[in-house]
Amino acid sequence: MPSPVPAHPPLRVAVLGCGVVGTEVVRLLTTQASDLASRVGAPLELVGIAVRDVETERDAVVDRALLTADAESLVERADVVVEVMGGIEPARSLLLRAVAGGASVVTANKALLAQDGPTLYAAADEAGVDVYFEAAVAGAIPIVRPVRESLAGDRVTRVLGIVNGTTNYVLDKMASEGLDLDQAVKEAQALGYAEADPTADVEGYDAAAKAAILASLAFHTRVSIEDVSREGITSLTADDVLWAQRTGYVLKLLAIAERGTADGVEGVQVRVHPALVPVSHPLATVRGAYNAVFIEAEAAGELMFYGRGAGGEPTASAVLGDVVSVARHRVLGGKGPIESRYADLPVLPATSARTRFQVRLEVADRPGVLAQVSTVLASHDVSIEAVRQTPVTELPDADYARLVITTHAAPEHALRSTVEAIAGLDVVRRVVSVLRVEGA
Ligand SMILES: NC(=O)c1ccc[n+]([C@@H]2O[C@H](COP(=O)([O-])OP(=O)(O)OC[C@H]3O[C@@H](n4cnc5c(N)ncnc54)[C@H](O)[C@@H]3O)[C@@H](O)[C@H]2O)c1
Ligand SMILES: N[C@@H](CCO)C(=O)O
Ligand code: NA
Repeated sequence: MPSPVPAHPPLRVAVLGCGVVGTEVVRLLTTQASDLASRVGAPLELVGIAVRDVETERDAVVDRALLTADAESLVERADVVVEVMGGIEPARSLLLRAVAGGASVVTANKALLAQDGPTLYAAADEAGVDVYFEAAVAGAIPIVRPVRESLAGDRVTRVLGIVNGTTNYVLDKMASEGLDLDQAVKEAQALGYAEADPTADVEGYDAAAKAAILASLAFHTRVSIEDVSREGITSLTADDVLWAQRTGYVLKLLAIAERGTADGVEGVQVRVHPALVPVSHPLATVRGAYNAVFIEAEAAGELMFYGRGAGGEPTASAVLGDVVSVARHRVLGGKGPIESRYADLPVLPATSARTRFQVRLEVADRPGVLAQVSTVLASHDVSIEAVRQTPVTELPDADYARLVITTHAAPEHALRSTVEAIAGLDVVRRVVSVLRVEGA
C-alpha cells in the first residue's frame, strides 16, 4: 500500500522553458506526481510552463493549457520556480523576481551562475529562500551537493573533470569511429547534449562555466567565468587523436581547479583545455556523453563521480532532486546552504600552472638532431620524460622524421619559450602540436 499523502497544501511549481530539459522535467513532475508528493510531504502542483511560443508543437506529456508566454506573472504565482530556459536574460530577471516574491528556485543554467550567480545567491539569502543548481554541473551526477555539503568538512586540493558531454562525445567519436568534428557535433546536437549554440561546448565556454561553479564551491571563493583560462577543442585534428592513442593517452577536454602558488601567493588556478590523459587513469575510461569529476581532498583522498552529464532525462533527474529538496524545506522548515566565500583566495594566472607536455615535431632525419632539441629543453630547465622517434613510412621519399617528446612538469611560461626556441632550430621542420598531459 502506498503511504497516504500528508495534508499539506500543494506547492505551486512553475517551469520556465520547455526544451530538451524542460520537457523531461514536466514529464517527471506529471508521471511521478504521487511519489514526489509522498517524498516532499505535499503535492507539487504544476501551475504553468513559460515558453516563447504557445503554438509550437510539443511532446504529448505537456498539457497545453499550462503553457504561457507571460513568464513574469507565472513566477509570481509559484512557490518553486524551475528555470530551464538558459541564457542570461530574461532568466536572471525572472529568477530575481521569483526570489523577491518568496519563491525558491532551481536552475540548470550554468552560464548565468558562472557569470552572475552571486547576485542571485545574495537576493535569495536576503529573501530567506533556496537556490539549488545540481543540474548546472555535470547533468545527472550528484556533484554540487557533494562538494557544497558532503565535503564541507574537508579541504579540497584539486578538482579535475570531464564536465562537457558534447565535447567528450565528439572526441570519443573522432577516436573510435574517425568522424570529423562537425559530423560528431551534429550528432551531439541531435541527441540533445549540445547547448543552443554548440560553440559554447566546442570552444569550452560551457566547461569553463562549470569549472567556475565547482571552483567557487570547492575553494569557498568567488570564481567567475572570466577567471577561467579557456581553450576549446576546435583546433584538435584527427592526427592529434591518433597520436594520443599511439602514445598511450586519450584526448579529453578537462576542467581543472586546483590550489597553487604564484610568486609566493597562495590561491586557486582554474582552467579548461584539451589534455592527454593516460589510458590507465579513471578519467580515460569516460566515453560518449558521460561526465566524471575527480576530486582530491586532504582527508577523503581521491573521489570520482561518474554518470550522464547531458541529455534531457538525466538532467531532469538532477532538477527534480533539487525540487524535492527545496519543496521539503517549505513543508518541514529549514533551508539549504548559502554561498560560502569566506576563504576569498586570489585566482592565479593560468601561466603559473605546472603541467607535463607532449610536443610533436617533424625534424630532419639525420644524426645529432635529438641532441640539439634536448639541449634547448635543458637550457630552459624543462626535463624530458620520454622521447619517441618514428620514420615517415607512408611517404617513401620523406627526408624527415616524427619526434614525440613528453616532458616532466614545467611551468606553462617555460614551455612556451622552449617551444619557440625549438621551432627556431634549422633541423626542425615543423612543431605539429603541443598538448598538456594531465592525470599522470
Ligand atoms: N541539454 C542538456 O543536456 C543540459 C544539461 C544540463 C544543463 N542544461 C541547461 O539547461 C538549460 C536548458 O537547456 P536545454 O538543452 O533544455 O535548452 P533548449 O534550447 O532545448 O530549451 C530551452 C527552452 O527555453 C525556451 N526559452 C528560451 N528563452 C525563453 C524565454 N525568454 N521565454 C520563454 N521560453 C524561453 C526555448 O524556446 C526552449 O524551448 C540551459 O541553461 C542549459 O545550459 C542543459
Ligand atoms: N551542453 C552541455 C549540457 C550539459 O550541461 C554538455 O554537452 O555537457
Ligand atoms: Na549534477
